[in-house]
Amino acid sequence: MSPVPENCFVPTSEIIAVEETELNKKQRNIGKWQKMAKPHAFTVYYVKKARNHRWRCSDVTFWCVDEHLCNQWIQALKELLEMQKSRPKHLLVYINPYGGKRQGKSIYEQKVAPLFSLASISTDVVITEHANHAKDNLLEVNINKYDGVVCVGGDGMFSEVMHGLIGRIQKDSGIDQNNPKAPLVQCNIRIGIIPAGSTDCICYSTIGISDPVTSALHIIVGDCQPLDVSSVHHNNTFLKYSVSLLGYGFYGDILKDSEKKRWMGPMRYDYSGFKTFLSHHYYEGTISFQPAKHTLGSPRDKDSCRTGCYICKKSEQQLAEQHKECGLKHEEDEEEWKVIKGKFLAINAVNMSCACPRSPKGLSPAAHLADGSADLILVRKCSRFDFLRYLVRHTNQDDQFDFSFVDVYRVKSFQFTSKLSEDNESNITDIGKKRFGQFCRDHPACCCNIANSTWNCDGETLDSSAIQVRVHCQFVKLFARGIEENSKDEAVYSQSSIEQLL
Ligand SMILES: CCCCCCCCCCCCC/C=C/[C@@H](O)[C@H](CO)NC(=O)CCCCCCCCCCCCCCC
Ligand SMILES: Nc1ncnc2c1ncn2[C@@H]1O[C@H](COP(=O)(O)OP(=O)(O)OP(=O)(O)O)[C@@H](O)[C@H]1O
Ligand SMILES: [Ca+2]
Repeated sequence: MSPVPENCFVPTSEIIAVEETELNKKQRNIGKWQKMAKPHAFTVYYVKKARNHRWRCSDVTFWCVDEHLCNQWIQALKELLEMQKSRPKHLLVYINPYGGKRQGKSIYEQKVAPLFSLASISTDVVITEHANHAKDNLLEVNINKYDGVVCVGGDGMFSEVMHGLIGRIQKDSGIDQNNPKAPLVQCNIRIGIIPAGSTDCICYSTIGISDPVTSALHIIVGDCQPLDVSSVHHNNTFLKYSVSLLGYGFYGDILKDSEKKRWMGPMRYDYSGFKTFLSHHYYEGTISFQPAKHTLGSPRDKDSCRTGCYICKKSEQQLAEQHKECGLKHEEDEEEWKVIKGKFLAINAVNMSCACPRSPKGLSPAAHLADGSADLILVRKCSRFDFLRYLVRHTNQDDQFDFSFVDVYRVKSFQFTSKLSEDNESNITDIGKKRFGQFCRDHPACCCNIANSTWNCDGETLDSSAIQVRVHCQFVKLFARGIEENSKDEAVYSQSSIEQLL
């Protein structure tokens, strides 16, 4: 029997399974049970909270002499489990065998599948054979027979599954995703993430750790965490959805360089990060945005988004009211736009903190998972040393927004146009530009903007630098509880409390 502290409780919502237990001879011959003629037993498997938001499956076995009483307990506990209606029973699982350190398949088979089977969850598993396999499959599969979709991989794999699901729902509802103002239909099928990628920022930012067993347990207990999603368009063409980072300049350049070095695995980001840091390119452009006036928080708040966050709850109420009023004209279009022109080392728009193992507090520590806004971070041209000071603050407790060259705004939509595209539209000859580009490639130390950067959209590059972005409040749902406040101290479990009742 596993050692458990005295006088503690297990919430039924965190019981994973209850099973009748066959006691072997050795077990029967220990302690007070050796005097019993024929002890009966059952085992309760439950979520045990460890440090740093880590969850583990623990178990405790209860013995008694009375077979009828033992069966009554098993029956009662199973009935309690049956009452947990939000738990998934049948899941569709996509595994990217090439994400991160290429361990997706073994992580799933060794750590996740046994837990799903213990929790009586049945699965259909697809091991992807190429990029977009999961996305294409979701456009045709009968999704109604599943209680959720699980992706085993990184942020790119999550993005694929999310695009498949959102695209499928819009297609079924006859919504044209190319129309930037289309009233998109929310995705209510929950997505679970088993982290097996290189950054795993979505998993880390939604449960507080990148750990496959913890994620599997969040899926099993059937929690639901809504997430904001940004739609990205170029004129009237839909490009992508984003849930974590939309980054131009620094993070776009890192991604573009790192794509050629996929063979390096997760290390490619550190290598390309170092190279990009040294290149120190800045980009000129114009950014216009609509401030998110509806939300209660601000990006400079000291508190971060946690389980049951009241700021996200408030946005949920507002969303419900908007749905009720649907049909009435919204004043969104008439609301003020702020315009900022400048030379930027990085433009980052984040829908969530973007915390990950490299930066445990993330790019915007006070960003909310489901408040209907994104934090727009503008890092203007500054010295290499200052930019390094800014980056280092992502890894410690100091405020990364407390710099004269960094501005942060909470927004509900924004647009960006690079100076190069503006100039192109004003008919500057291409030949002259190419010459300029050549000159600067020959003199990389000058740091000037030889070309456009690329947008990094949740780890994938976008084809266009001019984009229009709109945040959709609580547009997808995850199997997650959010990040729990001080989880270790809150949860205390006991064998003795149940044992005394037996
Ligand atoms: C001195 C150390 C400073 C370290 C600063 C670390 C800040 C890290 C912030 C990470 C933010 C991740 C945002 C998430 C993005 C995901 O949607 C996306 C898909 O998975 N991942 C990436 O694009 C992958 C992005 C990967 C970014 C890696 C950045 C590494 C920077 C290294 C700079 C080195 C400077 C050294 C100078 C001596
Ligand atoms: N079988 C496959 N072969 C090649 N590429 C695949 C396959 N399955 C999925 N992909 C693609 O691989 C890309 C990256 O995968 P994934 O996100 O799992 O790992 P990663 O890039 O290492 O991690 P992260 O996104 O966290 O940085 C995804 O965009 C996905 O479309
Ligand atoms: Ca948000």
